[in-house]
Formats: sequence, structure tokens, C-alpha cells
Amino acid sequence: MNLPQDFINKYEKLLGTEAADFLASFDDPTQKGFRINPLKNEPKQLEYSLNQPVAYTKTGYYGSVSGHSLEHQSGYVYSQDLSAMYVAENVTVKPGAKILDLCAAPGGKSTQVASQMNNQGLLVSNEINHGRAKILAQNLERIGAKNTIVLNESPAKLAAAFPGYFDQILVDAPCSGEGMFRKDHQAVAYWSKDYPDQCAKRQREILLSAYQMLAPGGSLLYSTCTFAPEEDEQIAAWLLEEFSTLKIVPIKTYPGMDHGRPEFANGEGTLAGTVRLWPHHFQGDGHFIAKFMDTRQPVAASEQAPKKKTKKKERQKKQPVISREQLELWQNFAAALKPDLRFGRADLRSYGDHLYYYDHSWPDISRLKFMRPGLLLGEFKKKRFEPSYTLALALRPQDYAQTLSVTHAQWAQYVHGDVLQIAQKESKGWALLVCEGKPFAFGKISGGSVKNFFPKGLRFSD
Ligand SMILES: C[S@@+](CC[C@H](N)C(=O)[O-])C[C@H]1O[C@@H](n2cnc3c(N)ncnc32)[C@H](O)[C@@H]1O
Repeated sequence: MNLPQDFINKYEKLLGTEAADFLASFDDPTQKGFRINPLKNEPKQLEYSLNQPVAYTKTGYYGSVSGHSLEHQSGYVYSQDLSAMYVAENVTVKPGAKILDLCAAPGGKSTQVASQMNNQGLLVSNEINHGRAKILAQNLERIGAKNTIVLNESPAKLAAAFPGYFDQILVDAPCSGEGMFRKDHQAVAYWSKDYPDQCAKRQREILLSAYQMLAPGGSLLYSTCTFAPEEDEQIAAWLLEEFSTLKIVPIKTYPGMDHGRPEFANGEGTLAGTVRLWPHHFQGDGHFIAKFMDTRQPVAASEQAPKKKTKKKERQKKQPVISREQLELWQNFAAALKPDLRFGRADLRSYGDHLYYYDHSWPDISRLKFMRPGLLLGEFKKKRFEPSYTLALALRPQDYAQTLSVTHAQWAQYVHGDVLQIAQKESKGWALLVCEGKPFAFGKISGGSVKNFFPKGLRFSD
């Protein structure tokens, strides 16, 4: 690969005799990886081999998956770079935790965190870029998590809305992307000698906002996919200097992983507790990961300031509640769901004609730009309720009264947008469509055919 001369000079100086191996690694082919999704049942029933587990993640495997496979479409697997999957592995997922992924698109880390949360607590996934936030929402909905909100905000606006709110914050920062050079030749073209410094400036701004949102006693995970010390150890050192309540939490290293290099920053010894995944030592594109713990005393729930009481009318203005008619339409549909999924009025919100599950304990987001204010349950159309694709992906076959098992060939027809012909002439109404045990969409049965409700923008051919 044609690497910029300034890049070569820089790393020859930083790495000495190791530089030749590092620079040569950019010509190596990338090895692929994927994760399975523990939120889905029977993850072992897959077309992909699970014979080669990755030692440093609970759900990672070597191998490649197709974006057009049943497993991928129905959220059982997620394709991810082998070094990227070690980042979210270091987010501590405690039951009921409030977690923020601040720079989340396209969603590799968010889907990993969401799949570990077992639908407990809240994951706020944020992405500043609108187009990328849309992709983030699509990737998260395949995973089938019910406890995720997708926002499209700047870090500063979020910091004003959520002071001291999150127990865990992940900042997978926009960076100079040197780890992407092998995959993305544009990243090489975009690189310049000054680019790491420009990125570091933006990273500091993002982290200032992140710190404001960190609850006392919480933890902050910072990562990049670049090797530039300005964006890695030097940012970690800056965080320690800027915020005296933060301490480094040493990250466990596995074979092939390296410790961070204190000498790349101010020599502060604890920086060795950060991790570098170099492409000449480790399979994958390469990452830097640093974990920080906040040493302020956590505020016990009993000592937290009581929430300001708002009058019912004021609450209704802020949180879009649903009408009596909408509630009835939802209840008619929800009667076919398992009782714990028949969400009541306090946990429902409607935006326009769309109905969402939004747990009443979650914070008010009505003044923020959102892509997915909770789990999209469906849409009100005239005097009907139409269940969403997103809801189907959040269900197990046993969660809905009427399921229809289809063949792999019928699955391919349905995701292509075709109407299915079936033998069960007597069945009718909404059915959860299941292929090889995996729910993948809702369909409406009538007179021996299944009307297609697969989202138009997501249709594909095998
Ligand atoms: C490295 S990518 C995140 C990858 C993601 N965490 C994943 O695992 O799929 C960084 C993201 O930060 C976003 N970003 C760019 N500028 C930003 C800013 N000023 N504040 C917050 N996020 C920003 C980019 O749009 C990009 O999606």
C-alpha cells in the first residue's frame, strides 16, 4: 500500500526497529469476525460455524457473515472487526445500568452492549450525523433490544440534558482512522501530518461533554481506531489532568494485545493500563482502548434529589401520551402477546401515528432530536394498528399467539417484498413469521396468502 511519507517517517521515529513490521502489516489481508446475539434464543442454531471462538470476547467468532443471510437479517449475528469487538467487551454491564454510547454509528459497539444488557436498564445510543444515525437505528432494531433509545444530537446538547446521569459512557471517538487504511483507501488520502492534532481537539471537546454526563462513581471508556499518540495516550493523559476524579482502570490484555505506551504521552505510569491493538501483533484493524473510573462517591438512590413534581397537564405536554382510541387499538393487538409485553399506557408514547414502548422511568427526551424514541411497536392506520418489523425482531416465537413457519425459500421471497402463498387456507390475521426458529417480520394472512409488510427500504434479494 502507498502510505503517506509523513506517516512512514512518524512511525519509524516512534517505533524504531518495530516500524518495518508495523508498516508492512498494511499489506496483509484482514481477517474477519462476527458476534452472536445472546438476546436471541437458541443462538447455536446457525448456518455459521461457531468452532472458532475469539478468546477475548464472550460472543465473538472468527469468520465472515453475509449481510443478506437469514441470521444477519433476523439479528442473530453481527459482522464486526476482530479488534473492534474488544472495545465494548470492556463496558461493565450491571443490571439496571444507564449506559450512553455517545458516538455510536453504525452501531458495532452499541449492538454489543445492548445484547449484553438482557433488556435491563437503558442504553442511549447517540450519533451526531443524521444519515449515520438512521443506519444506527436500523442495526439496533435487528438486535431486538427493548431498552434502547437512538438520539441524533451533539455531545454538548446531550450534556445539557443529562448532567451526571449515566453510569457508563462509551466514547468511540471520531479519529484519524489509521486503523482503517487497509479497508478504506479514502482514509489514507484524507490523512495529513496535522490531522491527528485536529482530531485530538475534537476528541477533547467530546470528552468534556461526556464527563459532564458521568454519574459520580461511573466509568468512561474511550477508544479510537488510530495509532496516533496525540489521539490515544495523550488524550488519556489529558483526561487524567483535566479531571482529577478520574483514574485509569487497567484493561486485561490477551495474547497479541499490547499495553499503552506512557512514553508516547507524559510518561505517567498508569497509562500502561490502556490497551493497544497493533495490526502487526493482533488480527483486526487496530484499536486503542482506555478505561477510567470516577472516584467520586456514588449517590445512593435514597439520597438523590427528588424529581420535581410536574402537573399532569405539563407532563402530558412534554411526553406525548396516547389517546383512548389508540390505546384500545393497541390493546386489541397486544392481547395476542405474552402478558409482560402488553405494555400499559404509562409505558406507551405516540409520535404522529407511530407507537413506541417507552418505559415510564426513562428520562424526558422530548426536547432532543431522536431517531427512535424507544421500541417502535407499530403504526396506527385509520382504524387499525399495524405491528412493526422492529417489534417482530424483538420477539421470540413463543411471545405471539399466531406464528407462521416458512421455508428458507419463502423467507427469501418475503425479504424481497413478495406475497407468500401458503397451504393454511383457514388462518387469518397478523402472524409472526418465523424461519428456522427465527422470527424475522410480521405478515398478514388472508385467504391462503401472506401480504408483505417487510419495510420497503430494507428489501433485498439473496
Ligand atoms: C469511530 S465512529 C463510531 C463507530 C461506532 N462506535 C461503532 O462501533 O460502530 C465515530 C462516530 O463519531 C461521529 N462524530 C463525528 N464528529 C462528531 C462530534 N463532533 N461529536 C460526536 N460524534 C461525532 C461520526 O459521525 C462517527 O459516526
